[in-house]
Amino acid sequence: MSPVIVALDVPSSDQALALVDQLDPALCRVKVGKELFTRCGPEILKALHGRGFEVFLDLKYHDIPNTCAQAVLAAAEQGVWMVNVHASGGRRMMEAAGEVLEQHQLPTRLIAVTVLTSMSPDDLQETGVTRPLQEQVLHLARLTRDSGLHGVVCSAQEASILRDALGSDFLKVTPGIRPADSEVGDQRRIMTPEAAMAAGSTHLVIGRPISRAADPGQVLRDITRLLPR
Ligand SMILES: O=c1ccn([C@@H]2O[C@H](COP(=O)(O)O)[C@@H](O)[C@H]2O)c(=O)[nH]1
Repeated sequence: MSPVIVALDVPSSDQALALVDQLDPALCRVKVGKELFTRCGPEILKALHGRGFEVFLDLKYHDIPNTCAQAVLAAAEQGVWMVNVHASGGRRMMEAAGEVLEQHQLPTRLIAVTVLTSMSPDDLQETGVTRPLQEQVLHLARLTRDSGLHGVVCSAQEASILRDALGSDFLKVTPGIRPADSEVGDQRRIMTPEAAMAAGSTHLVIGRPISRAADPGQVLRDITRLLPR
């Protein structure tokens, strides 16, 4: 299966479906985030599943353990391939989320966000975290692994450190992917798709470079050609 996950950051079901109808489900999975899910709800998941796409529901839950676990359960019951929480919610929150999936024997992958790829070292310091950014990512990734989750969201710039510390099987889902010459926008820790794979990313989240392209299907095919088979 392709490592590419296309972020469907658009404001309507019609726009999301028009976009995915230009994408080949053999070449990517898709990601539904806060904007699309808040506007369209679970119906969009059904429509994407119906078109043959595996879906990463990127709602980044962060709450008390019971609330977080029940939200993860609700997501998994919709048949999504992957769902996520924030690692900064802590061990008990992550364990509760993992346990509820196990109890219900649901195969959904559960991962945790470490430090958002839009954050620079200065942004992180401003939140009161004084550790260097890469150490904070590694710290939260270890906590995530020790809480029994399948992997993390991190930037590709930390992927090799996490691969060395936690192994290749631990998922490293990396947004902030920017093909050469594409706009950086609000991202701060970026890498090209081919460099990210070489660094140890297991999955590449790519939004605007594909969704805002004149021909999203062609951009996806071009990126795929650069990746190892
Ligand atoms: O640390 C994170 C966590 C999630 N995201 C999400 O990934 C995509 C990236 O989209 P681009 O348009 O390629 O920047 C977007 O949906 C974010 O919500 C992230 O960027 N960083």
